[in-house]
Amino acid sequence: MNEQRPRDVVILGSTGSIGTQALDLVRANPDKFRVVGLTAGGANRELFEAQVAEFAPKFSGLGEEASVDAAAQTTDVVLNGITGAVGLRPTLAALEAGNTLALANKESLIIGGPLVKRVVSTGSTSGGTIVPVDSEHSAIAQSLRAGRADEVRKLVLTASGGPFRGRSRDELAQVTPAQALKHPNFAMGRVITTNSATLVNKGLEVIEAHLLFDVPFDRIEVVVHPQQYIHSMVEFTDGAVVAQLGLPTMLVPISMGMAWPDRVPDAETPIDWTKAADWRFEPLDDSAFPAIRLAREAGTRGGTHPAVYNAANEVCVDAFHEGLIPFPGIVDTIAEVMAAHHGVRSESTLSIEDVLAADAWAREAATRILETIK
Ligand SMILES: NC(=O)C1=CN([C@@H]2O[C@H](COP(=O)(O)OP(=O)(O)OC[C@H]3O[C@@H](n4cnc5c(N)ncnc54)[C@H](OP(=O)(O)O)[C@@H]3O)[C@@H](O)[C@H]2O)C=CC1
Ligand SMILES: CC(=O)[C@@H](O)[C@H](O)COP(=O)(O)O
Ligand SMILES: [Mn+2]
Repeated sequence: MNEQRPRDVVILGSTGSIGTQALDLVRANPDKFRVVGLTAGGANRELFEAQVAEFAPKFSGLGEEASVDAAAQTTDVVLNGITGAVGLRPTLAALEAGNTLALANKESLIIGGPLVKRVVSTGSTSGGTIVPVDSEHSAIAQSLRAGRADEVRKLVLTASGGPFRGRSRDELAQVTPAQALKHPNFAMGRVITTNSATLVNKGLEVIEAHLLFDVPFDRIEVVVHPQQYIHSMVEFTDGAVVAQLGLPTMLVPISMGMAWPDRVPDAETPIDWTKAADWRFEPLDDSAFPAIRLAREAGTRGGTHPAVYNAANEVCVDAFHEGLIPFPGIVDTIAEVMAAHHGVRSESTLSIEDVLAADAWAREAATRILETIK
């Protein structure tokens, strides 16, 4: 990191879980970071106005267009902490402007995979670079520093298993939205917390890992590790496994996202190794939680299929919280929408219009299916 001046940071989604934690890190490290842009969705205007008054960014605004404009400013880092598919255009704008993109908004990479990768710098082509903020992918990026790309045998993502770990499919039919929002370790926004409960979040993260690290799907594993002290791991060809560990918080991933390749001293309290602790590992239960298998299918089919998986999920998460469908109805509906999709598959010709059209189609298809199960 340039030690002469703080890094200029644009924060998209500043009022959310990621955004507010990023601002805490800025407050704690004024010598390292300066806020030059803030955007949010408008649901929490009071907080947004207080943030603008406190940080006095050069650029601030509400909504998707303001986020696209903010991301397109030439700056040191754009942190995309928006939730959902609406983060796609800001992600593309940040990379097209040649900015470093600290990416929490996994949905944009997942739904726009080939489009996003087209505007990432390869050294010989221009564009920005992506630094993963999702905790598992930050852990993998950190672990990859231990070896060469051709020495990687597999990536292993850890999963908490969510609040319903160990329940059968029948038992899942009875769970409530309030129970789904009780993540065992992290305080996060409503969508990602629900996705952790269905394991859709882990499904999205398998696709995200494939796109970020160019590792094929059959070499990306998931293991349930309820304590989430191990944030994820890389197995190398000699059998060595390198993992990144820490308390289950986002302070290291967000601070590294903004400071990469540097670390921010004292960003997080380290694990206390003087205290006894048991860390558990379990295999996935695919019959109760089929979301990861479906995501692998969407990712393997490619093209617009990941956008369809994500859009159907976003509609179903809302429907579940409105009390319109039971919990297993979320993933059942995603499966039904995916089965009906015959979209663009060619990665090289995929356009943003294709992705947005598939997203809109999947939202309509999911809504129609939900009408039948109300
Ligand atoms: N929270 C976490 O620990 C983690 C989050 N992530 C990912 O990070 C992203 C954000 O998650 P999280 O912070 O939990 O979500 P939150 O729901 O807490 O926050 C979402 C933010 O996005 C803003 N927003 C919503 N719609 C728009 C829009 N149209 N234009 C601009 N801003 C908008 C919201 O503003 P407002 O509410 O004011 O309208 C809010 O600031 C997600 O993609 C999630 O998967 C990944 C790993 C961990
Ligand atoms: C903190 C973070 O990165 C989240 O994506 C978190 O990992 C959710 O955990 P699970 O999806 O494993 O419950
Ligand atoms: Mn994660």
